[in-house]
Amino acid sequence: MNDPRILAEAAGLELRHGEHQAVEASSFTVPAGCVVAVIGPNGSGKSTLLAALAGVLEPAAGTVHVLGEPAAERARRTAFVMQSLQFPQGVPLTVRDVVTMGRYPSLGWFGRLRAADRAAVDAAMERMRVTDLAARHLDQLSGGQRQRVYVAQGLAQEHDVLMLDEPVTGLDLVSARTIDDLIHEQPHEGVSVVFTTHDLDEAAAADHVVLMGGRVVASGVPAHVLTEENLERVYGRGALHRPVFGHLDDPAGGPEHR
Ligand SMILES: Nc1ncnc2c1ncn2[C@@H]1O[C@H](COP(=O)(O)OP(=O)(O)OP(=O)(O)O)[C@@H](O)[C@H]1O
Repeated sequence: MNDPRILAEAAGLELRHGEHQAVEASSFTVPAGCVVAVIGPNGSGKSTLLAALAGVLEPAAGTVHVLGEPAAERARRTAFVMQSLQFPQGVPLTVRDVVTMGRYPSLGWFGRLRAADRAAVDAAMERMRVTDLAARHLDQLSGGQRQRVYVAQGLAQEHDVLMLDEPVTGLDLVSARTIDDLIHEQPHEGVSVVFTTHDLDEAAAADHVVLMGGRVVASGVPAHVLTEENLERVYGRGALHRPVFGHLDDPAGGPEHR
């Protein structure tokens, strides 16, 4: 099961939070080396699925492999950027402290930062445009700035997979653009990207889409997944003003495919 073209492969995957079944038995594959969007209504299991792919939530049943290994066993090389709301507020950490935490999984003996670690932290802060904020405390930042810091933390980690949970939700144009550019640049640097979103256009611009509705309802290229029929199945009839792709053979009218 080690096909370099496959990023993730799940078989009969079931996910629970305690007694609550969040994702029913799902089997799917997603390709490596590209951008994968996970979309679906509130509570449809997007964050739960991402946590399983990132190796931080054990399957209740079935299996999930990432780049040929059980997801949990290769979590050290998967950068996972959670929703900012899930981070504790009021912790007296600077921006640099938070981004530096991204290096912790790869620190050597005694956990001392080496020049390469500092360089990775500097590069990640620069790329997410938070260098000017390095000495600020986390709770002195706007929501968009904080989100860029969390993404920088993921970026600082040695990684070949980047997973982001709703990375651009609620952000202004500049912050959203910075993160969106990163998402689409990472595959050119050998990094596979998986992110969750509520935005149909964002999903349509990905290379592969996983549609959630309490389980994986569809998985494939955007034109095959974001159809009126599929979207009605998970969002309900008439809930959306328009499908992104009208018919399988007629993707015209959707946004440009990158
Ligand atoms: N820690 C938890 N304990 C119990 N149930 C949970 C927990 N986290 C999520 N759930 C439940 O699991 C289901 C899937 O939640 P999940 O957060 O994965 O959905 P989502 O699609 O990411 O939603 P949203 O778009 O609102 O972020 C929901 O029914 C939710 O209530």
